[in-house]
Amino acid sequence: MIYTITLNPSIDYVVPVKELTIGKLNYMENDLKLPGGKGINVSRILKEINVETTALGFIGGFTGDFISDWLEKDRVKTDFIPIEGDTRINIKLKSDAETEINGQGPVITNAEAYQLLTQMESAESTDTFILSGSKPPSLPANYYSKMIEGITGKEAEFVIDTTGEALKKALPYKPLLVKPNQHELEQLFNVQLYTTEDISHYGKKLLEAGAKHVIVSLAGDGALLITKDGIYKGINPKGLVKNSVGAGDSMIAGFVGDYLVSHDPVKAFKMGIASGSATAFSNDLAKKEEILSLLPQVEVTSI
Ligand SMILES: Nc1ncnc2c1ncn2[C@@H]1O[C@H](COP(=O)(O)OP(=O)(O)O)[C@@H](O)[C@H]1O
Ligand SMILES: O=P(O)(O)OC[C@H]1O[C@](O)(COP(=O)(O)O)[C@@H](O)[C@@H]1O
Repeated sequence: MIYTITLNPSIDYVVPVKELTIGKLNYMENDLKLPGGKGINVSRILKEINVETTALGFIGGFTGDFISDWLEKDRVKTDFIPIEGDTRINIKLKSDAETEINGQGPVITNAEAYQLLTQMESAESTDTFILSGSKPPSLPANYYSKMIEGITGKEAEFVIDTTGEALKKALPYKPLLVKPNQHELEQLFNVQLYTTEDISHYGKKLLEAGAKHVIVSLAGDGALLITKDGIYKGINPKGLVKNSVGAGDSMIAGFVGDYLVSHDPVKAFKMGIASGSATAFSNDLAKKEEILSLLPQVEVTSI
């Protein structure tokens, strides 16, 4: 079974404003409320491409009910830990540029935190866990490490999509995939990266530190895949960008969904790019038809 874990789910409140004027009254053209949080997005895309998952994580309040109801309607399996606090609402402001205002997330009590950790005890060696997104500040700094110890202790695979120390500490446990974007890679090594060579140099460090596959996603500029066998540059298909929120999560879903069947990282990378771009070209996350129609346009070359 594939499990996604979202420690900090969100409602993504997508707000298009034609000409935004700070300090004045602005009107929305329309609005869109979507279930969000990185692991939840991964589960939604995997369901779309016919891969079953169970979404785990913390969920609470009326905002949490919105997410649970949506996932139930889409027949995405969930086994969330109910919490006392309200799941956050993240604002995605679409004007000339895309501006994101993400919440910190609710307080998670010690008892709630413990319950999620105990779920890892039933992990099996055939399972894959996809750990995605930020951690609400009330969880201890080593919370991701504790989960990873639980998962790898049962010899299950894991993917991790988070930032900073939590990502660094996960690498020796040999994640199947890590997928920083360029900004996250720069933050991780405290550097500025300008060229493909620079990016692949630092991407390779993640492989050397233990990751089995590294994708560095470059938004409109495609992505790099770094494996023990080589480095590959992926070029996006062409299309009109509507809402790139969730593009990174879609890329992870596309890669993992394909890789777990094909064991071919280059083929899986193409599926990752098609899924990421299909989401960028959609208002909500991508639909299967859009992903499959973009797939033949994805170009990958060994560099
Ligand atoms: N503007 C875009 N046009 C085409 N594809 C895109 C665009 N933005 C994202 N994608 C696709 O989705 C992938 C992940 O997007 P990216 O923005 O890099 O991740 P994240 O959301 O994690 O920051 C990219 O590598 C690319 O393949
Ligand atoms: O957990 P974080 O890092 O705060 O990010 C949460 C946000 O990321 C998203 O999962 C989108 O992520 P990506 O655009 O990186 O795929 C949103 O749904 C959510 O609002």
